[in-house]
Amino acid sequence: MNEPVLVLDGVEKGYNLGQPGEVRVLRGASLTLAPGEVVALVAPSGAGKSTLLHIAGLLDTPDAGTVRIAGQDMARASDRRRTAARRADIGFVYQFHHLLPEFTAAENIVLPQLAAGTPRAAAEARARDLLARVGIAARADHRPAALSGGEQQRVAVCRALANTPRLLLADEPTGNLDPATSDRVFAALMDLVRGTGLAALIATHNLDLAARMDRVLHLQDGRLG
Ligand SMILES: Nc1ncnc2c1ncn2[C@@H]1O[C@H](COP(=O)(O)OP(=O)(O)OP(=O)(O)O)[C@@H](O)[C@H]1O
Repeated sequence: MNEPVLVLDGVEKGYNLGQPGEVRVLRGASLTLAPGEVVALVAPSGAGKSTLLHIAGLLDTPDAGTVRIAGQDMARASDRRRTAARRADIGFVYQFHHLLPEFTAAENIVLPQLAAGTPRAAAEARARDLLARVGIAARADHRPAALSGGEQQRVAVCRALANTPRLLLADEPTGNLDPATSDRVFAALMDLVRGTGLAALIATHNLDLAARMDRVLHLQDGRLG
């Protein structure tokens, strides 16, 4: 059964509705993401890309419309169910790595696995395997401050995949890197995504990177097309 990993249907979201300064950001945004599909989300600044990713990632709720993760309707589910689904099914990568500075690269990937109940030895083996797959096995025991920007971002990608999610959501994952580094980090991310068969929605301003994904969706006037 090839059930979609993520379905957004008619999603609406606004801020300060009915007040001065009302902004209607999403106005019926819809998308379907199949298992293994990697889709670029391209939008002008302020068009609502982060809003859309937060709703897809169950960090925020829509005013109207449906959000289905792996067949389950989550838009109006309890906070507890949404949190459980987010932990089990969704990995996030942001523009800035948000790694914990006092822990090493490997520990940053181990911690979310321990929180999910994985035994320490298995979590450490997985962390080292992920780091090797993105080409930075030798940096496993360094803290983030000792890593380059591209290395930090590769660790952040490994952390997002630590608990084997079905869906990866990335908000400008290479937006903070120079073009050559951005290219290398993107290639590592794609290798990892392709190797695990998970679905990904990756926001980017970089049209060359967007063209390397399976499909490009543009967010414009609150809709996707
Ligand atoms: N909490 C909020 N309250 C009021 N307005 C908000 C809030 N969050 C976002 N907005 C507005 O909603 C619109 C979309 O914001 P969002 O952060 O989703 O855009 P974006 O496409 O991710 O932008 P960028 O690429 O610049 O990060 C913007 O006009 C923003 O000012």
